[in-house]
Amino acid sequence: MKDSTTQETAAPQGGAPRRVLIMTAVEAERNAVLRGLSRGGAASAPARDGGPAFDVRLAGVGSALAAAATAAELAADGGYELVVCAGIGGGFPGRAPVGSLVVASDIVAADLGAETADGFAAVDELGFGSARVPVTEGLAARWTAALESAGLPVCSGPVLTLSTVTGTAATAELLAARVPGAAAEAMEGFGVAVAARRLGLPVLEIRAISNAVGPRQRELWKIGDALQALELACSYLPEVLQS
Ligand SMILES: O=C(O)c1cccc(C(=O)CC[C@H]2O[C@@H](n3cnc4c(=O)[nH]cnc43)[C@H](O)[C@@H]2O)c1
Repeated sequence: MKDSTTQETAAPQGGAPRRVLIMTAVEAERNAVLRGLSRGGAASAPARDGGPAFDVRLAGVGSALAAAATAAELAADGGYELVVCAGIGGGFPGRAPVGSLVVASDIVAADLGAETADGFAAVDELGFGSARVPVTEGLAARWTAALESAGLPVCSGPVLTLSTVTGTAATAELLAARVPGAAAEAMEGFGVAVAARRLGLPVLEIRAISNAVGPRQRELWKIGDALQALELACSYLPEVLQS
């Protein structure tokens, strides 16, 4: 699947982004991100000491709300140079255990397409655009490396955006086969990414894993642990974006 959205515009002179918009689905995630950025010495606008300034805004749950909210934020303030989708998510068994982190290598709308007699056909195959948005590889690699160096459990791989939280082992297997290397699933990344790319802005997604993708066991979701992991991951972002 090839990305068919607008060509990415790098930060000025290819340098560090000076203004960063971070979108989360819910307030608890927003608070975790804010705590992390504060631990990492980040500033909210205006930027200090040449480091980036961050705004953390609510997207709501789901891709449509996330796209609308991100587009509205970007329309209200033309100064952003990087957009990040951050939150908790489900981890694919064997790829991302509960409590670990996934930095997206690609953001994939995994249910955007058609069911056919031969199986699922993505919009790419149908000729209606793309269900995949690539992230800014260099930044994603730097964030992953910083988290690895800090001894945090982290992997890089496709993060799937879905409208329905997976609730069976059969669906988990189907999705893992549909998107090779799938590491995590959540509900907002593609919406945030499409809004950002429409304006030529680079995009990243990070998910802290609260639950396994598979049979629904909501009582086992480790949301507190995932929010702590998200906070820690975001504490490295100011440094990563300056390096
Ligand atoms: O109840 C809470 O305290 C609480 C705190 C933070 C977040 C939540 C959510 O339920 C957020 C929903 C959000 O989580 C993502 N998510 C998490 N696991 C999965 C999954 O297995 N499949 C899809 N999405 C998942 C998703 O992005 C939702 O927006 C509750």
